[in-house]
Amino acid sequence: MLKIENVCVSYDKKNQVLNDICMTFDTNTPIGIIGANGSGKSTLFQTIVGLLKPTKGKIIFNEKELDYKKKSLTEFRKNVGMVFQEPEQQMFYSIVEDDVAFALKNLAVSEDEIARRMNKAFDLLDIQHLRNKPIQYLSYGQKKRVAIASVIVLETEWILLDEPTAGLDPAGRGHMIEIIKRLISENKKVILSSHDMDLMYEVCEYFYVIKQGSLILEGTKDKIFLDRELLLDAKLEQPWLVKMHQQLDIPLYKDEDSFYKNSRVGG
Ligand SMILES: Nc1ncnc2c1ncn2[C@@H]1O[C@H](COP(=O)(O)OP(=O)(O)OP(=O)(O)O)[C@@H](O)[C@H]1O
Repeated sequence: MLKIENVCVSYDKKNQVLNDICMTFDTNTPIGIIGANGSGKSTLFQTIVGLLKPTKGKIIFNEKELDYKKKSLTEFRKNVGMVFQEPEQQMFYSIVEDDVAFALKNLAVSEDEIARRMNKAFDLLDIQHLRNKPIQYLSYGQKKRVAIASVIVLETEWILLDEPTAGLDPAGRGHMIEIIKRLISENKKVILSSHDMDLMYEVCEYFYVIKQGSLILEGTKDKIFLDRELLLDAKLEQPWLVKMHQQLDIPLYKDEDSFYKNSRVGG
């Protein structure tokens, strides 16, 4: 179980960016963290993985409070991995393969095991052809996939993805959704943050809504997305499937595929 208890975070003494946040993640249900620009999502993710230390409150993993010692952080990060919003924030080497293997080498994982995990991740992300390429020549979408590969190879129980579809074209976005669904189907515990409400609606089942650093509501997909006023107050939009349901009185479909299969629009 991963738990955040009364967490407050500040980057300086004047402004508190996260205010008394409590969250408990204890199932395989994909979790969504939603909030407007600057509401604190990335700060929250960096706090959850121990990159930022809360000014108050604690992170608890499997009943144990994170103590921020190097050894505990190394152990913790074998269980909880994060993909940053900007892929370059987590790239250290110039060649794709070296970068993806970097953390595993630090953890003294055997060469055979590194090869096995990299192959699996490169297949999943469809980037086998990029493995010997210099990172600086990759497109933004390709860098995003490499960044995900470098977390997948850690085989953590939890994966946090900060804005996974930001900056991707429609094909890249579609592929990213497939990747996330595949991770979920492989029983990874996934926590996503995004402004892409259609993506969040399609992929996540339980949500936390953050407004100006405070948690204003948590609940199931229906509870959150049917509440138009709440979303407007948090400066967010309803997913298009929910808008269609509420404004045109069509059934509430859980994703685009079921909409096209079942509605008359699809024939
Ligand atoms: N390194 C930093 N130093 C000082 N302030 C920061 C730093 N990083 C973020 N902030 C501030 O903290 C607040 C929350 O930012 P954060 O990036 O966590 O929000 P976000 O919800 O992820 O935003 P976005 O959706 O735009 O990515 C913002 O006011 C931001 O300016």
